[in-house]
Amino acid sequence: MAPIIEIKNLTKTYGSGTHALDHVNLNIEKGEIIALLGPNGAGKTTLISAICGMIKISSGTVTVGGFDVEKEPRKARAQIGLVPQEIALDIFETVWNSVRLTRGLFGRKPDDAYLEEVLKSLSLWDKKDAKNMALSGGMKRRVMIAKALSHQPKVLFLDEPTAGVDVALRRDMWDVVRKLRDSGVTIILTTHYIEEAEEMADRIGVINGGKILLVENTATLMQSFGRKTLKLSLVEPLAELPASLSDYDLQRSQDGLTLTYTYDTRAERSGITRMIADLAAASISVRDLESHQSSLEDVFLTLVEETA
Ligand SMILES: Nc1ncnc2c1ncn2[C@@H]1O[C@H](COP(=O)(O)OP(=O)(O)OP(=O)(O)O)[C@@H](O)[C@H]1O
Repeated sequence: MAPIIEIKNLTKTYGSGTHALDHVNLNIEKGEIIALLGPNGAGKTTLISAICGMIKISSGTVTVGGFDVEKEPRKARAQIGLVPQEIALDIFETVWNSVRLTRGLFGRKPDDAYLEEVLKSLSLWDKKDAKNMALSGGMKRRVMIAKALSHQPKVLFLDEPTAGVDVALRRDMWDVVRKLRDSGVTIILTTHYIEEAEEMADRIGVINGGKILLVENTATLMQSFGRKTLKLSLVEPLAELPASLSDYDLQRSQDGLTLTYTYDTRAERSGITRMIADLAAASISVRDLESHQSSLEDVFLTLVEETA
């Protein structure tokens, strides 16, 4: 199946001379949740703006649902629902009128049955006659999503969906997003929260300095980087590793006082018990142990530092 969004060699240079996007290539598949992760100023908002046809592209192409965002902007935009970072609602309007009006703005015929379905899926149905101003912050965010879905888009952009939201509400929002994905909507979210990307996304794209540094299946990413290290501080410096320990992934520090053992957290056995027994058998005494789990955060920081 053709990707729902195809981005080829996308470059955006602002009038100020800032290269906000630098030859970005990315395909987004129908029905996935992809998280774009990057530090401030990485280019995430610019990328979303380019896909939504809100800024002029410097070079390259973007298609959404097969429509080129520059050649057929209205058709391309009609495929997209955008939930911006800031809550922007008419506080005197009711929830129901808000979603109906937004649907109308996209030139779609009224379809109350569809809008009812959207409000129900967001647990907003019992609030449909409430004025926006009477809603909690979490509910207001849901109304923003309902509005973005009102014209039946195929793709939903969530720009920092849980910024400044407490942990309980964040989890709530994750459930809502998963439900939407299950209903067939493709979801692209930007986030600063690594945990959010790890928890929610089928794929993670890391962006920095206007470049996509990596796009990887979340599970694969965690697997390839989900390694643990165990640091063993030795009582006596070790001149060299005895042959009896050569089967282990052990690194000796230059001063010979530390051994670092690396193992896969997903393996059935870590091999630690046997390794420690073999150390003892080789008369190597351990003073202290310290373990460290490499996380997506490490991956992210390494990638971002390398390109800084
Ligand atoms: N309208 C603009 N005019 C000039 N430069 C801009 C404009 N918008 C963004 N930039 C610059 O482009 C670069 C990318 O910004 P962008 O807003 O896309 O990053 P971001 O990843 O969304 O950051 P944040 O996480 O802070 O929202 C930054 O250097 C920013 O200063």
